[in-house]
Amino acid sequence: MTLNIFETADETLTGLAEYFLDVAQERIAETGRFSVALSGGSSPKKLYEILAQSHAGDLDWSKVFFFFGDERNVPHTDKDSNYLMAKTALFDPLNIDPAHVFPVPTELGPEKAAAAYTETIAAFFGGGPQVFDLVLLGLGDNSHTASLFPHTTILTDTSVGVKEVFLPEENVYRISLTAPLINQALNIAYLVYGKGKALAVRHIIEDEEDIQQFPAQLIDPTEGDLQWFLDEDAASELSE
Ligand SMILES: O=C1O[C@H](COP(=O)(O)O)[C@@H](O)[C@H](O)[C@H]1O
Repeated sequence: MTLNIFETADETLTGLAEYFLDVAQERIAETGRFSVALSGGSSPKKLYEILAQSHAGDLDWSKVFFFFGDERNVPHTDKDSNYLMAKTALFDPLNIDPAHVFPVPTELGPEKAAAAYTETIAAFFGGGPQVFDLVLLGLGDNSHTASLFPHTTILTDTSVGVKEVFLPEENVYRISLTAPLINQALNIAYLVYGKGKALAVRHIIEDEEDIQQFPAQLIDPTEGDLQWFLDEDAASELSE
């Protein structure tokens, strides 16, 4: 695990954008394509805008394939849709071929959407090991990542795939990659900034294991590389 700590949120975002482009270039050079599972929520929007605006230059975006680490159970036109956010900030400005974007089919309802997305991912990897080149993750102040929320059934799910998750407090479903699927990735990168996330960062990186309370502790790549991109505020509860 590598901690990349930057003074400001803007520097953190730029650092992760550079890392994203480096990994993408490398994988395209090695395999001819780059597969990435995007994070949702509010933090990555600026990252996608940076990628779309200033750093897009040298990358052959026609070789990039986009998936989603998690999705809210809403239509793709809903303001809470992770797909809509990425479409607006990244896909549309870069004119990404829609055939290279794999949204979670939320129109099917949570259970069927999860099953269909499991199949979509398996088909993309041709029935072989499902190893994303990069999985981007965020961290909620309640220590969730993707839609691995505290005290939910997905936390003990050992399948390599996608599952629906019910969040009783909000009375909504989400759809998420399971931890075993995320952990197969070649590279995993967290983007976390702001003081509000500092305790959660400490829980995941330094505190004793308690998966039910701190689900992001499940993220532990089997063979891949794990990078944290943090600003000083988010890192402020770490001991060193
Ligand atoms: O709900 C979500 O939360 C986390 C963190 O989001 P943020 O809004 O606090 O940045 C995110 O990683 C996840 O993809 C998203 O669906």
